[in-house]
Amino acid sequence: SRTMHCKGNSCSCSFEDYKLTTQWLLNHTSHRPKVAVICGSGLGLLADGAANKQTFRYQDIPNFPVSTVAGHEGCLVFGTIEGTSCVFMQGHFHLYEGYSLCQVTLPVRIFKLMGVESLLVTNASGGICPDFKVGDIMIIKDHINLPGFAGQHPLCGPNDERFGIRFPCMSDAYSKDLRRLVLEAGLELGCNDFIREGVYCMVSGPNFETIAEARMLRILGCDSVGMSTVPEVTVAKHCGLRVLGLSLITNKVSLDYSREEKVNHEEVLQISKMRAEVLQKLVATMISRCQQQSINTH
Ligand SMILES: O=P(O)(O)O[C@@H]1C[C@H](O)[C@@H](CO)O1
Ligand code: HPA
Repeated sequence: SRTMHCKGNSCSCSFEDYKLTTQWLLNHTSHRPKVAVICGSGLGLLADGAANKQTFRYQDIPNFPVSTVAGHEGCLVFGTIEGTSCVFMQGHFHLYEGYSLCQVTLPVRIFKLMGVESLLVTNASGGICPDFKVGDIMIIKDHINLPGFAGQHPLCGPNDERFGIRFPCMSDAYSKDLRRLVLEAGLELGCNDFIREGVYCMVSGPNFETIAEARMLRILGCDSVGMSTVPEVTVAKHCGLRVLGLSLITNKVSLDYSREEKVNHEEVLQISKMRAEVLQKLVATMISRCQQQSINTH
């Protein structure tokens, strides 16, 4: 049943909606994930290395939206990586698909209710920082919630204290410890020369930026721009999950009217494919380490 009620920009999926979906999943799988991984455009194969996989199609899960974008398989995959129980979203949801932000972020709250402690988000984005190269992996250090400034915010509407407080702090949305662990893992895996850190900005899309918009984002302090992630991270932080964000730079955003290259989604998917294997290794390493760290600190 699709029982969510969204009026204007006020999201109000009821607690019962979240509980119903959570209970359905708990009844259909014996996995009890501690880490959730959201796979961005073209990155669904991050789930491939998991053992004892169990896959559900989004369309079969009550209340779940379905994926409508190429490069997003629309499957929820449970499995284990080096003994850590995980859940992977192969494909996530976007404002530009016509979903409300409570639909976009619904899986995060379900993961929380299932017992997940850490969220690892990946996405594809365009590089704005002139030093970035196509194929770089940017650790998200911070974000700019541009739709949020205009009231398109997943926490608009009545606050449900069972998830978190009315006015959450966002100054430490991306775990410092997890960011440090990625840098260490990158060194060990020999991929630190294309790991960067930076500020991700969300726009609603679906068009790629105009040159004037890209220049504005640069002035605002954005290092990369994409069309996802910020709502999920905001909701994750609100309900107390630890968050790590990795953004694959799939193209360079034009800041110059004389530049002839034109970005397109096929190129985004092609670069994701090219880097999927190394990202998979990095994500697998991070899954076991972030769980290890969580055990050590609690
Ligand atoms: O990983 P996401 O879904 O954020 O990927 C970006 C944004 C659009 O969905 C798409 C544009 O090519 O890639
Ligand atoms: N802009 C916005 N979103 C994106 C881009 C981009 O250049 N590349 C991948 N996702």
